Amino acid sequence: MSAFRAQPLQPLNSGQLNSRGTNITPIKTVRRPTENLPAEGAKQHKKKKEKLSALCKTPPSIVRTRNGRDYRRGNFLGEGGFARCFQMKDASGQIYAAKTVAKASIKNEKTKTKLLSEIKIHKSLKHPNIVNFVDCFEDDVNVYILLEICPNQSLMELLKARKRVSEPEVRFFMVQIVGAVKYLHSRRVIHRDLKLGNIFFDPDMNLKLGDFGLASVLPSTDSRKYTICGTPNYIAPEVLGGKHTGHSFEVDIWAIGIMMYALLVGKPPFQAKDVEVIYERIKKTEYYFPEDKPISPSAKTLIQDLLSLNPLNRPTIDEILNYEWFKGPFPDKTHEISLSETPVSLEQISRAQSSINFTNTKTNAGIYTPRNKDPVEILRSDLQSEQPRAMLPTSLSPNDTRNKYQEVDPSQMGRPRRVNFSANFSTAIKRLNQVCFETYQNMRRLEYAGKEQSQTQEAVDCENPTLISKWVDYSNKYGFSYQLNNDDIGVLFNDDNTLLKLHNSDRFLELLYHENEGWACVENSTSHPPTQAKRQLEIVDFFAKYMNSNLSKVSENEDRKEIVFLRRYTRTSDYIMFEMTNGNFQFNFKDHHKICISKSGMVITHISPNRSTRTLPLAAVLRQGNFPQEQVPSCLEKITVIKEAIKRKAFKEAN
Ligand SMILES: Nc1ncnc2c1ncn2[C@@H]1O[C@H](COP(=O)(O)OP(=O)(O)OP(=O)(O)O)[C@@H](O)[C@H]1O
Repeated sequence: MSAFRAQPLQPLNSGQLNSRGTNITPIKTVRRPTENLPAEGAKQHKKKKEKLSALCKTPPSIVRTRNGRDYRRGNFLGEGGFARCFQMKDASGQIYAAKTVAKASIKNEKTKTKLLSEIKIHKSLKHPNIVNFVDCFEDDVNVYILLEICPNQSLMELLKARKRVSEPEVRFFMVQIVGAVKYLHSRRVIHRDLKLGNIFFDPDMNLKLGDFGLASVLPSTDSRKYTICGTPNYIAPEVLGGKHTGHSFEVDIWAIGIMMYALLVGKPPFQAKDVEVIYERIKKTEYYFPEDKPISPSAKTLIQDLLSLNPLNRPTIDEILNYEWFKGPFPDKTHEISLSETPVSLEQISRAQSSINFTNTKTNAGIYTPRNKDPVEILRSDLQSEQPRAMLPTSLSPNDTRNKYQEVDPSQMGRPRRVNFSANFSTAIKRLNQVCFETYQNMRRLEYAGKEQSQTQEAVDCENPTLISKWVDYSNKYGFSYQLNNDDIGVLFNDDNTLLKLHNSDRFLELLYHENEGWACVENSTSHPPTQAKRQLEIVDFFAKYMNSNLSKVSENEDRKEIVFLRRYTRTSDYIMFEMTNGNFQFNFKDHHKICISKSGMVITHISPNRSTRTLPLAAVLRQGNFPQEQVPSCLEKITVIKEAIKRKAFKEAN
């Protein structure tokens, strides 16, 4: 069979992402009907002809992408209301799941917008408990979303096979689910279709949340959505209020409550044959705990709170794991036997062991627990065990650096009020590259001028720039933290946002990236931080404590002359390069000498290993071949390395 030529999808424009907000889409009574257990209830909605996935034909045996990559189609994996999923193997033998959507099923604008939104949101996510998005392409008949393969099916199949699941197992599941949802909410993403059938097992039996077909990014934490959507058994009461009430992150908390109940009791709490009856029960939170399926009182308490009618009475995602129920027996992992039967002796796991397992599971799910342990201890042991400085890749891939990128307008940064920037991501990258270009051009000009003039000129000292005096690369977990020589402390978080805590002030600045609005800088007080920022502030304090007690400064303190953020960093085997929002470039070399290029390439600063700092016109240093008095080893070579590194950034593609 001839291979189809697949092409990359058209890029989304930002307006498409939230367009669903004003449309009322019908409640999805046909999605994964088996979620509405038991079977009689499901049959009512099982109208085969309505399933768009039925339009999806088996893909060709070889799918070839435009950039010449071949994927060999393998077995059929499963089917939802919208897509069919097949195994795909690449040339190296790596197997993926290809969620395949027939183009015939995306004829109308709404379906197209939904698919593009799913792709855009899913692509932006990276978390150990979220199905990894690998690639996306299309051929004449299908759109393929290439995903990490989850060969052990979903929680729905597990429940079907097991009928009920034990409390220790559900505790473990809950932590992984909470980790994934916490990550989504921190990025202002609401999943809106959390259900057992959308939570898969990877080869190691870790849970992976998938299907972002109904996910939505909220423009701000206090905005609301009005589209009625979801899967009947999991819909929160405020969603049924539709246009009038609106809904937000709490719908996911509700769905977590439904899943917890379903796993422990064996069926969802509002289960009925008729969907209308389900909705009536949901609106009145009419459910009960069957006596013949006993569950612990602390489990009931958590379920009751999660299923609070008033969304504001539900625990936040950060509060769920503080419930008493999580103090019960906690396994070290999910074992494969769980797919078919209850593992023995889970109830016998000791308190001490359970506590260790709970903490480890939280850590693996990206959940930071400062109250459980001294943060400095956690960080120290993590850094020691992972040896990140030695073990991190010698250079960051373009993607890595791109993700670390932040863009602001430096002239606006000092204003003590909310400022919005309207730059999209690629414009922002271009702007950053423009700064590199100007600096590179000036350095090159000075270099030529220096070669032509033989006499030496007097070196006049200039003002020292703002420098990074300490840093911790913890981007494998939280982000990159740094302390400036004005004592401000910042963290460039892995979710692309930055928080800068100003020293000798109770103010802090958040640099947030938003899909539609571009970059925004928000100033707040540490005494009344917005809820979303609380956690990040804790992490900044966590780093601050670590850096203060473990790292020595590379330069002496300076008063704050301006507000400066780190906007991008690059690590190689020879140096780490910092690009700051004021256009400065700092290079920390392996031999502990640091050089900063500022004023668009006109000024150079040397910080010696013993912290003595000198700032001179670059022209003077180039003409003399080095700094006077305190000589920099291989000074001109270092300047060339810097110039070349800045040049590479200047000519880098914006996307
Ligand atoms: N990463 C994966 N690994 C293995 N199988 C998968 C994966 N993702 C999806 N599947 C299989 O494909 C089926 C359909 O996927 P998915 O639920 O994402 O599609 P959908 O049509 O959007 O579903 P829904 O009807 O819930 O909207 C799943 O039920 C599952 O059997």
